Amino acid sequence: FSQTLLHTVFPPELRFASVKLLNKIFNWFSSYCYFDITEIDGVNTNELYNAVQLYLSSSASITGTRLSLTRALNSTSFTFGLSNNDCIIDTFNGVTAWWEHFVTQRQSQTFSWRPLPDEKRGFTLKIEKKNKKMILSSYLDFIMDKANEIRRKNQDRLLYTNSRGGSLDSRGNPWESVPFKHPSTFDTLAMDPVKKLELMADLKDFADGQLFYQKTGRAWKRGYLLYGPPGTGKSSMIAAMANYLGYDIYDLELTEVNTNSELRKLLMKTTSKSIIVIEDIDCSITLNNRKKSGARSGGHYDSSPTDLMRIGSISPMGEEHGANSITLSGLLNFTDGLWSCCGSERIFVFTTNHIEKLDPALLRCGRMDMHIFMSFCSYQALLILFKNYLGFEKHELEAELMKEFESVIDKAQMTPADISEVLIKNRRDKHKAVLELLGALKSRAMKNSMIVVQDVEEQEKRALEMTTTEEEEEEEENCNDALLETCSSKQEKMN
Ligand SMILES: Nc1ncnc2c1ncn2[C@@H]1O[C@H](COP(=O)(O)OP(=O)(O)OP(=O)(O)O)[C@@H](O)[C@H]1O
Repeated sequence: FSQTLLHTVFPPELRFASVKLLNKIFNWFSSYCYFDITEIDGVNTNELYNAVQLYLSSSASITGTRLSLTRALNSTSFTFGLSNNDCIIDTFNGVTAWWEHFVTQRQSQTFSWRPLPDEKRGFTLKIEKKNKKMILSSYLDFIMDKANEIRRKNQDRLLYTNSRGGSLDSRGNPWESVPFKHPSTFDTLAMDPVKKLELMADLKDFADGQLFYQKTGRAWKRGYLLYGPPGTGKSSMIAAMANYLGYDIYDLELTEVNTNSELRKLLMKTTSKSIIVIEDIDCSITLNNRKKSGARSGGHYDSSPTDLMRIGSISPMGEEHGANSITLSGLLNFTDGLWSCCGSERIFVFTTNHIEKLDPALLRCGRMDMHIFMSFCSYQALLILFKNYLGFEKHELEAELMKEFESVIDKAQMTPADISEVLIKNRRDKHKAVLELLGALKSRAMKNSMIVVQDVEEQEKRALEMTTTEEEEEEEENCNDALLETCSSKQEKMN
């Protein structure tokens, strides 16, 4: 009844003005001030909201009445947060902060370039007015640092992939993620130990190199090109890199990206401390339509405008249209241009089985800082595989046997993946595993040497054929010359 009466007596404008006035009076006399931290700030995700959520969900000093528990799909840890409109009290340097989590239904979809979530979520921070300066200057920074630390330490690292057809999720993110759980490390990676140490030192220098990159005026990023036959451990190496540095991985599926601007948007949505991977780069984009200028200088190619032609379709006006109009220059800008510097501490990794098929512009100095050849299994790599799969150290194996392995391994040209298969299959009987592997290596080495002999024979045959044809041609020419000479001498006599 009172509500109906209130509605009739007070028009909405008057009600609104009275509430505003009351609020002002309340704020004037209140010793508290309030800050709203919403999940979405305009159209962008508010990083502070995520940081507060993470901080509050892991702070041991916090006592709450009701908390919501969540466990992400495939995740190993629980996270808890505040339920709707619930409060939590935190203390920082002796100052009390009250946090309230609010969730409201969004009234109407205001026009924006991407749909906003149906729920509007946020935190309200209540503090005493006298502590306002201190809270704003140190507490929020403290929360941001703490959240980053927690994220790196506790949270599972994530493996992202770009959504199909460049679609965005309800939060406007073009990347989908799952917890990253690949067990590969540099200890388990079978490769030349010297090369491995070199790479590990390079990665460490990069991760600790903020000051260096600042001082030298370079963007804090690094590129690695991993190349070699299939099954030599390129993907395993990427996982080992991520596990070593504690970085997330963004696995970019180039075939799902339609335009250069989409590529840029994807890049903008990656976070720092991440590895951006394009696997099998030679298969990801078609270079057929490219016109090569062939500008090769001193062993390097330069990417001239003609050299960087559109890979997909192009209109006469140079506009991008239709699917897959991504260009090589777009890709190079992605890794190397101004856009590559939005964010920092990022590693780009390209992998390929056919380095010879790659555009020289991609291989040029400065584009990919390190080219790492993942070779067939070497003797040193074999020892690591023995240790991983059979638990054998070098000295535990018979010296004679090891000599045989050493003499045959390079000729066999078997990949670590092939060797792993033999070892896994026989891992219950280690002795059998070693002998079977030796047998496989020997037969592969013999097959390879037969192929080499066949190749040599074929080459010799071809060379022989060529010389015979040349000799025949020469003979024919000589005959013709002789005939001509006889003819001309007869002609002279007749004359
Ligand atoms: N260098 C290596 N050290 C340890 N394990 C390896 C190595 N190379 C390959 N393997 C094993 O072989 C499997 C396949 O390797 P991986 O996928 O890393 O090879 P790749 O070079 O990326 O192959 P592709 O080019 O086909 O993608 C892995 O699961 C791993 O167990």
